Amino acid sequence: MTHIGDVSLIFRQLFEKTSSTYTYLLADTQTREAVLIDPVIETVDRDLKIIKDLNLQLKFTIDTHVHADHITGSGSIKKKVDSVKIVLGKASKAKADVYVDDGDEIKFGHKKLFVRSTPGHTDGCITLICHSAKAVFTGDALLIRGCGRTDFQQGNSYTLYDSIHKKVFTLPDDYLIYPGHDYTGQTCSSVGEEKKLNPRLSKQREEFKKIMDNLNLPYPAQIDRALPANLVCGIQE
Ligand SMILES: N[C@@H](CCC(=O)N[C@@H](CSS)C(=O)NCC(=O)O)C(=O)O
Repeated sequence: MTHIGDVSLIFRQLFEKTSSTYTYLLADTQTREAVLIDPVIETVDRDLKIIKDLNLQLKFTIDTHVHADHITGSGSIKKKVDSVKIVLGKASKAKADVYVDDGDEIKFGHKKLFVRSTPGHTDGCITLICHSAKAVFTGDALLIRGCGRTDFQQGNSYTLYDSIHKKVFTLPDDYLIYPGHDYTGQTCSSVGEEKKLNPRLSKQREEFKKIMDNLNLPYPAQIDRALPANLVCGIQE
């Protein structure tokens, strides 16, 4: 898909298969300025090639949070493209060039991403909204028919429930949800669909907490190397 609801926005949903991570490339067709949401270190060269092929200038990489399951590509990209600024949620308490908080805007060309703070999976999780495309990039806070786990980092099920209900489910039903991961081959959902069909977040708050307390998920395979690396943009000198 090259556009989503906004013909002057270039859009690519890219996949990294080891961690089942989605990276999103967004760019303004006129000015060619671009942002990359949640790049992964293993796929940096692929992403930079697409950016070059499409004649884009990468302005920002944006990490939706400090990832526990893969190493971010942000630091590696900055090493290769010096002008790039790394963006992270202010509450993340990790290295970045630009810290954003609830209500901030990230501008690239004539396009804007609106930042909403959506803690609960981690303290620093942010959700990015592109109103012109009716698209929402939820990172790990909201997944398709799921949500981010709350059993490590600063995870808190009540906080996550409130974040999603107040900051995402209040958006129009036809806004598209683009998550940070999918483990089942799904690519996209919508606010209306998740409000109705998400088996965790469609429940009441206490039931949600019980579900999250009983997920019993194994720790991510790369957690021991990913967490320390991601505190310094994925680059450990
Ligand atoms: N098996 C994967 C890790 C899967 C996992 O724990 N995913 C996280 C997001 S990355 S920290 C999550 O929140 N999952 C929620 C769920 O319901 O699956 C690996 O080893 O990397």
